[in-house]
Parts: sequence; C-alpha cells; structure tokens
Amino acid sequence: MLEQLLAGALEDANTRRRERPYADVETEALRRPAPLDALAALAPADHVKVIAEVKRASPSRGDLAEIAEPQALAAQYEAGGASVVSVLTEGRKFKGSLADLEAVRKAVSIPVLRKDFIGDEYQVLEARASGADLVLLIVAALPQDRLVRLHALIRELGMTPLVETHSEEEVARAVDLGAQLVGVNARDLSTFELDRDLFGRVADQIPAGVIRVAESAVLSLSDVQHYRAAGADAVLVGEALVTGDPIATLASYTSV
Ligand SMILES: O=C(O)c1ccccc1NCC(=O)[C@H](O)[C@H](O)COP(=O)(O)O
Repeated sequence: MLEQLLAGALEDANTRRRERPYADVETEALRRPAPLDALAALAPADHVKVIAEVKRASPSRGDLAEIAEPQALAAQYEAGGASVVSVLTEGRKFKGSLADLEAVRKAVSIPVLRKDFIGDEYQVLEARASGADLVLLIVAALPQDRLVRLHALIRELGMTPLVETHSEEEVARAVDLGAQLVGVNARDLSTFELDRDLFGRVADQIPAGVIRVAESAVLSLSDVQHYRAAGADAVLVGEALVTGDPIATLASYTSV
C-alpha cells in the first residue's frame, strides 16, 4: 500500500509539473517569506505539544469529516493550543490538496506541515511554494540516498523535515541522517495495524536533543498520557480532532 501511495503521489506531482514547471515552482519557493521555526515551536516543554492534523479521509478509515474550510479548522487548532498544523495534501485517498495547505498557511501563525508521500525534489519545492514550514519524509518509502538528498533540500530551503519511522532500523536510519525531529508512527502504513507501544520501545534510540513525536492512534486523553510517559515531546493527532470538538480536545491533550 505504501508503494502505491507514493507512486500515486509522484504521478500527481508529475501531472502538476506539466502545468507548473520546476523552475517556476523553484522561483515561487524562493520568493516566499522565510519558514517559521518548527523546532522552536515543538521544543520540549512541561507539557506535551500537539501537531493537529487536517484529515478528511484515509485508506484505513475511509471518510472521516467533510472539512469544507480547512483554514477555519486550522484557526480552531491554533486557538486550542496546537503548536503545528499538519495538512494532508494527498488527493487520492486523503482528499487533500496543496490548496488546503495554502489556505491554512494564510489562516494561522504557527508552523504548517506538508503531510504527503514525498519522493522527489519537485514535491519539496511545491511544499515551500505553498507556504509549508515542515515536510514529512517517510523512511520506509525512501532509499537512504534519496532520503539524504530530500532531507538536505528541505533544510536548505529553511524548512524542517519531520522524519517518520516505524521500526528500530528506521529510527537508526533517521538518526544517521542527523534528523532533529523524529516521528514514530504507531500505524504500519502497509497493513494499517496500530501499535501504541512501538514509541516506547524505540524512544531511547533517539538521541537527547532530538525532538520525539508520537504519531497516530491518539483517540483519548489516556493515549496522550501513554505516549508522554514513554517520552514523547509531541503527539500528532488527526482523527480524534476532526471527529470531535477540536478546541476542547486540544485543551485536554495539551494539559498532559
Ligand atoms: O491514516 C491512515 O489510514 C494512513 C494510511 C496509510 C498511510 C498513512 C496514513 N495516515 C497518515 C498518518 O500518519 C496519520 O494521518 C496521522 O499520524 C494521524 O493519525 P490519527 O490520529 O490516527 O488519525
């Protein structure tokens, strides 16, 4: 499934590239105001930070929420105390778009993450041209040489890579890369199985000074407490926020 998602995302990027060539997107990316400092926004604190996701649908859960105005939801996330907004820009299975990212960027003053299946430089430039401050890189989807190249490009553009892992081996690859922001996704992106204990098993492998994000499977306050007890500096939450009351949910999660 992960290979299919990546192949689809790259095919869609190639279609957009025919309309908007690489050089044009590069120019737009370089003209943007500097990205916001996501590492400062997610720095360890006396409470857990929340990366709040705009998520309409997903392969594992189908349709989750209508979200006609992602910018309005993102503004609620900021008001509720989120540190970063994650915007799923993949169109086929998640019903997201770069237009969502642009709209959210205009509506909030906290950093914004482009969450997608990133496999080439063009997608990174598109992220910056649309106002992203962070870009997701999924270790399982990329050979190490491409991971290194994309990680370097994201940083050259002033953005922050969120390097997502799902095993001890992948955490080791993220650490080798010098990643400063490492996510551990409880969801296996091929089988969709959830393992909330994975974060606790690998967290010690992530060096001190690197920000640790527990991703997925937060459906209640006790899930946040579980991740926090295992050493999470931040949690990334989608479903619970788009299907519940985002402001009340964030107030309770950020109190942990
Ligand atoms: O959510 C999915 O079904 C999914 C399937 C395949 C690849 C990625 C997928 N989700 C992306 C994410 O990592 C989550 O949207 C994110 O971590 C939030 O998860 P949750 O709070 O469980 O909605």
